[in-house]
Amino acid sequence: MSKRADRVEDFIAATFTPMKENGDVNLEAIDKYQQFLLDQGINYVYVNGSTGEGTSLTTSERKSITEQWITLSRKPGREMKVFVQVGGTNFRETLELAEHAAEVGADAFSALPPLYFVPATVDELVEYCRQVAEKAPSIPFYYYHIPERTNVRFDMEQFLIKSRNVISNLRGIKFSSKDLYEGSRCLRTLNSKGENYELLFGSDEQIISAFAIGFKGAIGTTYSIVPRVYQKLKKAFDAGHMNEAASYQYKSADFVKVCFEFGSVTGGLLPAVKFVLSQIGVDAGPPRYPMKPLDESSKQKLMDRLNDIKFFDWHSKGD
Ligand SMILES: CC(=O)N[C@H](C=O)[C@@H](O)[C@H](O)[C@H](O)CO
Ligand SMILES: CC(=O)C(=O)O
Repeated sequence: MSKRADRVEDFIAATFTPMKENGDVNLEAIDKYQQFLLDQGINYVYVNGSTGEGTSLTTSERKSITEQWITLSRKPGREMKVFVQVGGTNFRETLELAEHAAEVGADAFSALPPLYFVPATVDELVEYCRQVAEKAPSIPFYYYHIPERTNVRFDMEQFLIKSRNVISNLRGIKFSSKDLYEGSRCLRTLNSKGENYELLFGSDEQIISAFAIGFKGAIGTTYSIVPRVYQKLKKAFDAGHMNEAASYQYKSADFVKVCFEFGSVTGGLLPAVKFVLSQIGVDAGPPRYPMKPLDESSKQKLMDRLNDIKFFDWHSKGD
């Protein structure tokens, strides 16, 4: 697989949506957040995904958030690529969001599968993605595969093969499954031009293993919090220093594990990670219901657990 200029060989931060105590979206806080990410070497964001609580937001909120990220990321000195997640339960709104993403200048877009009336076959999923993708034919489209959350579990190699002559702007998949064998088959699948599809890995705590089989880029929650850890992991990996690379993966795994200890079934680690972001410089506020914010005693316990893993020593520099 040769290197191509239009491919992402980088960490894409899945962004949180800052909220006010009353639950409203805090658009103003995105300014500081974008700068926080830039300062840590982030060049790409993935907006309104799982981390951004995209499926808990109204269509108009999603549009405002997208516009805010794009406006900030077009300012000189603050450039970033902005990928927008447009999927949800309402197909009409998904189409509207896809069109909107292209209109306001998103660099790429992505969609979850239908979330309630789920597709029964991989062909139905391909057809759904075709209709979404063609709303913004000028920008690349990535299917968002996250079977643990959506329960839509088709084999992604089959999805790519069946999409090959059907979805012309399908760039690849945001691959948030832990099945690296399936991922490796996808990586070797070619599109109608004979090029490899692009797979963006979504299990941050396993990224070293994904790199080992040929993934180049990744999208995830924790790239929004501790990107330096992953940049150092990648550097060590590229230099062939596997033990050193693994030591960074273990930091990431410790962090993910601690956050899951304070998560709920509803939001996984997200309520905890949103709290952590507020502790390290960006006011992210509470998550939106049905996720619940941590109570005061959980916040204290989480801080203790973060101290156990020395998180505050390494989070900003990576070590
Ligand atoms: C469910 C979820 O939000 N998955 C994310 C990406 O897709 C990941 O970035 C995870 O949050 C992360 O790998 C921790 O498990
Ligand atoms: C976690 C992730 O990649 C998302 O926010 O969708």
